[in-house]
Amino acid sequence: MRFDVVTIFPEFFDTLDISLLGRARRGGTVSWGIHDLRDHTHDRHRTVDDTPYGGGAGMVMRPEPWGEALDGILDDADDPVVIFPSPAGEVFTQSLARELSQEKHLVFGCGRYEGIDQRVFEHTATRARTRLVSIGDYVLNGGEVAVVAMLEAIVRLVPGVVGNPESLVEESHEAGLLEYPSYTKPPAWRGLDVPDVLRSGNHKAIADWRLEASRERTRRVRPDLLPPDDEGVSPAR
Ligand SMILES: CN1CCN(Cc2ccc(Cn3ccc4ccc(-c5n[nH]c(N)c5C#N)cc43)cc2)CC1
Repeated sequence: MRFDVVTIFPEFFDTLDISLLGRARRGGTVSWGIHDLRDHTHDRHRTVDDTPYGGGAGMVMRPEPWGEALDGILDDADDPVVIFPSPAGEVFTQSLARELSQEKHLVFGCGRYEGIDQRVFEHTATRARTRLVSIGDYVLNGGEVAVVAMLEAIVRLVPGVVGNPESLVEESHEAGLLEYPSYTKPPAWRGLDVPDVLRSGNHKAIADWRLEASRERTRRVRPDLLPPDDEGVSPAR
């Protein structure tokens, strides 16, 4: 997979080389490019924003630098998906992460200020699959944090990135349930014991316990994830 990021804060992505993403790049599974939007301005002050038509607080990102920046990245040959983080976007989910992890080329456009001129989304959509995506119902100051979060969720699902693919199967949200509680040694710690079943060696009993623990945690913490006909859904206490 290749991904490109357009941002006015390219240094924000210097940490990508740490940990999983860095290993994936060194292993050749993933490559990326970080592009400074200001490199596509042509005035002395490298201006990327201007006042909003119709008035209102704040500034809006100008379309011209975005058009030029994306001209240099979008190549029909690899059929990229362009993702703009936005509070007005579709919610980013594990399912969308899985869908995007199958793509050959992702392009992320990080807005700032009060957002990007609408025509950038409209024009980009004439040349590539384009999606506005939100990582949650709270307000950030720009798209960079959202892109880092999405990249971590997406790239870990790219085949060959995570050493043991088994570890991707029983995860929160992967099977529509929250993950079961995990334990390791010691068997007793500050008066708290590991559930006996997990030390029983009885794989079926362990699997049954884990499924029920996932369902109980989901019923308690995220009943919205359960199908409507799930019996015994108790309201979160
Ligand atoms: C007239 N007013 C009407 C209200 N809007 C609302 C508004 C619009 C942008 C911003 C700041 N910002 C700029 C680019 C950008 C990208 C993503 C996100 C983002 N926030 N939360 C998420 N889950 C995000 C994600 N993913 C925020 C961003 C703040 C507030 C402003 C204009």
